[in-house]
Amino acid sequence: MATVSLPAGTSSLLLDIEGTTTPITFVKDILFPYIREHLEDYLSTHWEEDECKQDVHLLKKQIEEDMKQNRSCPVHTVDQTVHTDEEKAIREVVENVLWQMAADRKSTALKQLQGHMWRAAYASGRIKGELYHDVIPAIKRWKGQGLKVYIYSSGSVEAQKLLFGYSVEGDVLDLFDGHFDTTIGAKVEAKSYERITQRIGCQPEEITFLTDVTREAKAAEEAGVNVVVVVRPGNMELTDDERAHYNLITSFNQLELTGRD
Ligand SMILES: CSCCC(=O)C(=O)COP(=O)(O)O
Ligand SMILES: [Mg+2]
Repeated sequence: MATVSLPAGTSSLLLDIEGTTTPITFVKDILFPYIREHLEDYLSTHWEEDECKQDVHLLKKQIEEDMKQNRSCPVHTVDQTVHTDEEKAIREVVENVLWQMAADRKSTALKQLQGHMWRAAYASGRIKGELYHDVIPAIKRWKGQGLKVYIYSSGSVEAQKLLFGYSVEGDVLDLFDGHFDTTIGAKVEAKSYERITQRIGCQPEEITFLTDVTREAKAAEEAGVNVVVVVRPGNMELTDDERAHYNLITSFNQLELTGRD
């Protein structure tokens, strides 16, 4: 694949994580199974703590919203091994979280709980954030050229900071100028990119967004943000039209900033 030039006035790069900086397999085969394996224990252990109560509260609000939209989680008959109200409430949360994960939902409620659960796994060294080899050298180069680098992922800001703070290349958090998650809006909505532009404090055309998902690319384009689609092993196949429409890269090394050393 050929090099792709960033527009002359580029001041910021906005990076997606899953499928862009990080293999999809890390999320699907390591991060998500960890949640499925530890969910019930985690909720039982932390149920009375404020942070967990807030996570459960947000999940319940999401369930209400889903019910209004007729997107509710299928209700199963209560398991006979469940005795107390607390056990029953935990089972309901577990069922809802597993259902959301099976559908790869990107709700803020789900992502917030996941971020809190991964904390222990990263801190103990059980999980390290995977990064493609080209990612950190390229970010260092861009920073040296005076660009700002931000993250925008459906994973919560806390989950993002864990991934980069405990990465296979060590703590690389200081390379980033800021983090955005779905609390600013969904990644498939143009409004979210307008809000990010305001928060960064520049014009949309000064930002280039790197993502693997064309629905996200389309939303960013609608907001006037420049877009590059990242093609990594295991990412969703692009249609011929998408291949023709978007600038594509398979490695961050293909991005060129003309007019700066
Ligand atoms: C930040 S790590 C968790 C990844 C995650 O939960 C996710 O949904 C990734 O979505 P992305 O927007 O980075 O493709
Ligand atoms: Mg992605």
